[in-house]
Amino acid sequence: MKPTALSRHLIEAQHQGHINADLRLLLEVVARACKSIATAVGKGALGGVLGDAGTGNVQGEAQKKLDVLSNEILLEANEWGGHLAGLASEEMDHAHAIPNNYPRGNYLLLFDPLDGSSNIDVNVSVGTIFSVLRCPDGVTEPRDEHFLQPGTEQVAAGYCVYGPSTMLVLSFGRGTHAFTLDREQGSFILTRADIRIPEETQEFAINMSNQRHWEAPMQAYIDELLAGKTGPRGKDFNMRWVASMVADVHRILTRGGVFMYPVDAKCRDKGGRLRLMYEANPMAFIVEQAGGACSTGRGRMLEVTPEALHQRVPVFLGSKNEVAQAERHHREHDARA
Ligand SMILES: O=P(O)(O)OC[C@H]1O[C@](O)(COP(=O)(O)O)[C@@H](O)[C@@H]1O
Repeated sequence: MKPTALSRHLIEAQHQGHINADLRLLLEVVARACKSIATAVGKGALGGVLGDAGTGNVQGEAQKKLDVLSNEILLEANEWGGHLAGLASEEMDHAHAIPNNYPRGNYLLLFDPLDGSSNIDVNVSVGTIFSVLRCPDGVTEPRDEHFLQPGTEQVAAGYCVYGPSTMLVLSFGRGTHAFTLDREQGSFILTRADIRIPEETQEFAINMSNQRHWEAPMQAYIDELLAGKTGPRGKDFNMRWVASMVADVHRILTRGGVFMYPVDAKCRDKGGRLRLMYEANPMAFIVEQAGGACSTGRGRMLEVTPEALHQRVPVFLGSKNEVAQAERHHREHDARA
């Protein structure tokens, strides 16, 4: 059978009434931008794109040259795409309304142009994460507050992982599907339809160097996992940590697991490490559509009411039953307190 290209997959989805033409074309524009980023990432040192840009973003983080370049690629492609009212990025202080004299549409796009960018210089997988919302009715110049919609309002979300192969993982609310970039043909080909995350797992992902900074329920939960076969869980757990959320989530979509970035003493005043609007929410959408779960530890991620564009949250995502175990520890701790 002829392989299914992303374009055909989206056209079929439109014919089945799952997406409209505008959303289809918007997703095509995002996918095209991801292909350009993949080319830039793939050139590495030969493209002169490694290293620091010498600038900082709104979060006070040093920007890599590829952070800046990826942001420019996504911005330029989507500003002229004709399907957006506005966009927002990890690398930009505030939301950007599409100028009146440009072709415009009714969607809002949020993205982390290059997640895990500390991995670029060591040639480890990085990725782009994106989320699509509807622009509220009557809003012609969307500002930050118009993007502050709970994750349940997302109409599509996805990520592109730039690894040994480039893969686009996408959901518009009808399952989660993965497409691999055929570098010779220049098109994304459907390679995993309707991904399902196993409900049980024996693998967790966390930055263990933060252990001493975690709050009590987190300490108790990880102690349980580390106790292995002779502990309360009665099984051994393996650990993996790429320190690139896209790569860690991609592994979980491939073979299950639980990914965690809890609040710790270092990020407590900020509310967590990862960003709600363009990291946690799109990943939560993708993971839920694949039968997994995503939580703050104290509630469903997609139901968090956003308060700021660059808001941070604690994140627990992956195999359903393991996310439930993490939530149980928080619940029991809070009840005792
Ligand atoms: O270095 P740490 O604390 O392990 O953090 C790694 C986490 O930071 C992130 O890189 C996000 O940060 P950036 O968006 O600044 O790249 C995640 O991809 C990853 O899970």
